Amino acid sequence: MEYMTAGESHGEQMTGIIMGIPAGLEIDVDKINLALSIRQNSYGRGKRQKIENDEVRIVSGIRGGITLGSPISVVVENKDHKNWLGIMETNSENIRYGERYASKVVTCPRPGHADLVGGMKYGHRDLRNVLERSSARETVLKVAIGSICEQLLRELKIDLIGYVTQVGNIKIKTSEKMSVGDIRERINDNDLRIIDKSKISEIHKLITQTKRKGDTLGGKVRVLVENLPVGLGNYTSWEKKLDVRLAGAVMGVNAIKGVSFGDGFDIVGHFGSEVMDEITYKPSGGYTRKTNHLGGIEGGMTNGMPLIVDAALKPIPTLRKPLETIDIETRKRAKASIERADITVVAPASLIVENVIAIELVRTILETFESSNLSRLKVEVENYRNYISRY
Ligand SMILES: Cc1cc2nc3c(=O)[nH]c(=O)nc-3n(C[C@H](O)[C@H](O)[C@H](O)COP(=O)(O)O)c2cc1C
Ligand SMILES: C=C(O[C@@H]1CC(C(=O)O)=C[C@@H](OP(=O)(O)O)[C@H]1O)C(=O)O
Repeated sequence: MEYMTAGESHGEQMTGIIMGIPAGLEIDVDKINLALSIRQNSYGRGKRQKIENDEVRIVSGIRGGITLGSPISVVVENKDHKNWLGIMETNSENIRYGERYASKVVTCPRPGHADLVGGMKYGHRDLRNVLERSSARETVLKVAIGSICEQLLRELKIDLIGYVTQVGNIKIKTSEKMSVGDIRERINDNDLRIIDKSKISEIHKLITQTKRKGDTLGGKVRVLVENLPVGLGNYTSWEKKLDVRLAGAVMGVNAIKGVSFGDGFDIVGHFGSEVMDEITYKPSGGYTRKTNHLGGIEGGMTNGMPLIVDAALKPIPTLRKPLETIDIETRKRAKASIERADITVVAPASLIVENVIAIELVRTILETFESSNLSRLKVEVENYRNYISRY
């Protein structure tokens, strides 16, 4: 299974193609649209989300709501496009300055965004040509495609959830004992996706204060996945290791600066005796572990314990109180360009990271088992689970 996305943030639409989804999967479009609305609505989002009302249109690969096994194309309209018509139709590199849309030409790169390096690499003198595609608007497609993958995972009895564990310097306690269902019950999808409601007003206050100061915030998210078959991934070749793929996919989400599994970087201060998960066996369920410090992965393969992935998100680079930069036209000191921006996106990021993990899990499952047809795939996975339980 592979996927590709295309689209500029203020262009007509975002387009995604996903290849390799088995035939016979019933797609619930309402579920995709629900995920898209969760990605949009959270405290700390900017004004763009008041313009957009993301809804997916599936334009190929399904018939009567059921997948055909052929490439699936998904489209999400950019409602904001109509407000940018002249700007998106005219490349300011041709019209140069003083003309109608010159005020929208970006020449003062924002520290932390792709502007300067993207401009240097591609030879753009209007950095809008970089920001249009480097924008996290692209994540709307990661969620649309991820949501299709989550529907496939549910058919295989695999469930997952992403939630927020830190906003700025405020940490939200996590509990290793909570199941995906427990977490889903606790988090509020239209707010911060945190499991401890007592922290909500403190975090809202922090976000509001930060906004007033013209500044931005980062944070941390966690994704928990349950009931993965043992042995997904591969130890025989580094690039086939599941943690390699997951880490790459998570790092591919805008503003993510780090990924870890299980106890993550905290593991280094411990003795091996404290953090290697001891093996036990029960005739009824087969092999299991007493603990899950390693987050469900050993040797690049799932070991049957819940998969736990943490990701760190940097603060949003565009500041209303802009940082110092250099104007690429004058090469003189200047203030970074101010675009309308989010204050923090930790909550949407928890959903986006959940979705890219769903995509990579599906990709690995479809490589592992014969996958042209969903019914056969389900039988194969079930037979494999039975074999594993008898090992
Ligand atoms: C959902 C989401 C929304 C974002 N919104 C903004 C934004 O409004 N302004 C901004 O400067 N960066 C925003 N970012 C972050 C930038 O897209 C990102 O920092 C930039 O593309 C540079 O890439 P990198 O941070 O991965 O190195 C957002 C990220 C995500 C995940
Ligand atoms: C459009 C989305 O996020 C955008 C991501 C983004 C960036 O630089 O990454 C910058 C902002 O773009 P705009 O200037 O159009 O408001 C965000 O709104 C979205 O998530 O749907």
